[in-house]
Amino acid sequence: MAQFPASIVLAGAGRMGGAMLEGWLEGGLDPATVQVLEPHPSERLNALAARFGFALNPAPQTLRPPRALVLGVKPQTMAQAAPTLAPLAGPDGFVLSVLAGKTLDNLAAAFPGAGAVVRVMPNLPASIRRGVSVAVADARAGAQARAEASALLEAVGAVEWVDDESLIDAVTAVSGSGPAYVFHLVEAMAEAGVAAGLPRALSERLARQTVIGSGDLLRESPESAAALREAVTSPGGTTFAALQVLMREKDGMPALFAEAIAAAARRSRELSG
Ligand SMILES: NC(=O)c1ccc[n+]([C@@H]2O[C@H](COP(=O)([O-])OP(=O)(O)OC[C@H]3O[C@@H](n4cnc5c(N)ncnc54)[C@H](O)[C@@H]3O)[C@@H](O)[C@H]2O)c1
Ligand code: PRO
Repeated sequence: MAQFPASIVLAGAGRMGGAMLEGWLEGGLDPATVQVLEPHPSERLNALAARFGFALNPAPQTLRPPRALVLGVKPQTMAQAAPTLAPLAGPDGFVLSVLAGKTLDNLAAAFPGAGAVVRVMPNLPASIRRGVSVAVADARAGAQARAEASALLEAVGAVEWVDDESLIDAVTAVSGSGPAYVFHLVEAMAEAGVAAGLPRALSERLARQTVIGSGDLLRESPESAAALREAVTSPGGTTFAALQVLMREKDGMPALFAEAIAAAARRSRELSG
């Protein structure tokens, strides 16, 4: 059984915070150990609260510093939210943040009472417990805090720890934002199929199912992505013709991705402070 923190306050249960909460509860977290602060609860969050019976927006006077204060607000909201939340960060607990761009130093300054700080970049497949999270902790985080943070993250997918915090901007650009690139690929393929003469509904189904099937194949096959690509590509065939465009040095996918990922990493750095 996962070694969840003994008590949790989740501040911000929107798309990501809500996904994580759902994963914890599905993964066996005792609902009595979690309190959720969310000024605009979604229908899904209300339904989850009704199903599991955790405290949603309890009276402020009932709140005590928990073992884990999990931050799921937007980076742009942190300055406004932190003064209210800071008293909940006590010396016996740790703050776990999923906020893009907010550094360990930013978090330690905003939550000066915290015993330790863990910065995480998860991704949206966490909502079906197939996410991937990358975590970095400050020097004060001991083995117990790291194990408890791992349990919270493993409940929603795979977990990687890094020691070098500067990697998190690139992590954010690759895996944090990455699902959006894949969804955009589906949109672009469907649109191109329509331009090539397919009825829109059929083109959308084909693009979507192609990404789903290819993702499943990636999961189940021991082959690398490059080997799987080669398996689709007959010499001088149709895929080869398409890849000659997509792999063009100047304006193909590698060049576009390099530019897009650099832009996302730059934005992550800008969000610090
Ligand atoms: N969505 C993603 O794919 C993704 C991936 C990785 C990291 N993140 C990070 O997760 C965080 C949340 O993103 P999201 O997409 O879930 O946004 P979201 O808008 O769905 O969720 C943020 C929630 O915070 C709530 N909130 C605002 N002020 C609050 C306060 N003072 N106290 C408590 N809750 C408050 C809002 O009502 C909202 O429900 C961001 O910092 C983002 O960088 C998101
Ligand atoms: N969503 C957040 C953003 O776009 C962080 C990664 C995914 O800023």
